[in-house]
Amino acid sequence: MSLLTVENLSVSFPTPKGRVNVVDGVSFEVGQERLGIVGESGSGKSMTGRAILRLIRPPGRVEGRMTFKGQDLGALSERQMRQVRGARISMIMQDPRYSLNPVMTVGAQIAEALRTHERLPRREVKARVRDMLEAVKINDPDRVARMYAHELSGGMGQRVMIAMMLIPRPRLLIADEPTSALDVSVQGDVLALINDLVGGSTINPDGMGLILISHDLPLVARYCDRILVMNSGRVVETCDAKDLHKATHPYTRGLLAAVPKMHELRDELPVMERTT
Ligand SMILES: Nc1ncnc2c1ncn2[C@@H]1O[C@H](COP(=O)(O)OP(=O)(O)OP(=O)(O)O)[C@@H](O)[C@H]1O
Repeated sequence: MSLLTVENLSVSFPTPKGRVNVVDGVSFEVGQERLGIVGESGSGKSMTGRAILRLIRPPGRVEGRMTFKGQDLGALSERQMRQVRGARISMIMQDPRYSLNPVMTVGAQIAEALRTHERLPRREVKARVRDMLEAVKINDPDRVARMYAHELSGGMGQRVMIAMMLIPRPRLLIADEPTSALDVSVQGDVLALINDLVGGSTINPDGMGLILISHDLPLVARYCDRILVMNSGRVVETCDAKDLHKATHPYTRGLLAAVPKMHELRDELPVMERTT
C-alpha cells in the first residue's frame, strides 16, 4: 500500500530571467519499501525531499499534490504539518552534528525526546536511553550518553540522530545524502543500519518506508528496491533496482557508464581507520 503519493510536484524560484522550475512535474509513490532518488548535483533531489515536508520557504514556490496515507499534506495547517514532521515522516540530513543541541549531552537529548512522546517514569529513562543507543549499534552506550555533540565522530553522530528520529516511530524516513559527510569507512555501516531499521527492529517493530536521496548510483542500487532518476528537475527513469542494467534513458546510461570509473577511483583511495 502506498504511504506517500506525489503528483505533479514543481518547485520554482525567481531568477533574473523569471521563475525557474528546479523540480518540474515530478510524480511518484512510495510504500513500505526503499525508494532511491538519484541524480547529479542540482538535479532537484533535495528540493523534492524538502517540498514533501513543506520546508521550502518563499520566494520558493511549490505546486502539485502530496498525500500521506490519504491525507492531503497541502491542506494541513503549519501546526499539523509540524506534527507530521515530528512523528510520521522523519528526515535525516548530511551532517548530524549540526542537528544536535551542542550544550546538552546525548543522553539528555534522547531522554527529552522520549519524554515528549510518551509518559516515562523517571527511573526508566536511563534504561530506555541505553536501549535506543544499543538499537543503533553504539558501543558503550552509557559512556556515549554522557558525551556532547562535538565529542562524537560523524558516524556516531548519525547513529544518535537516527535513534532520536526513531523515537516517534515514523512511518517514512527521508534520508538526504545521510552518509556523504562521513568517512568512507563508516558509510556502509550507517547505511546497513538504516536498511535494518527500515525492515523493523525492537525499537520500531513495524518498520517504515525509506526515500534515500543520493548522487551515488551504485549506493542507491545496493540499498533500494526501486530507483527514480532525476535530471534537471524531472524524473527521467523509474525502475526496480534489479533492472537498472536495462535502463534505457541516455542520462541513466551515462550515469551507469560512469560507475566503473567511480570504483577505480575508490580503489585508489587509502583505507581510512574506523572511527566508530
Ligand atoms: N533558494 C534558491 N533560489 C534559487 N535556486 C535554488 C534555491 N535553492 C536551490 N536552488 C536550485 O535548485 C536546484 C536544485 O537543487 P537541489 O538542492 O534540489 O539539488 P540536488 O539534486 O539535491 O543537488 P545536491 O546533491 O548538490 O544537493 C539547484 O540548481 C539549485 O541551485
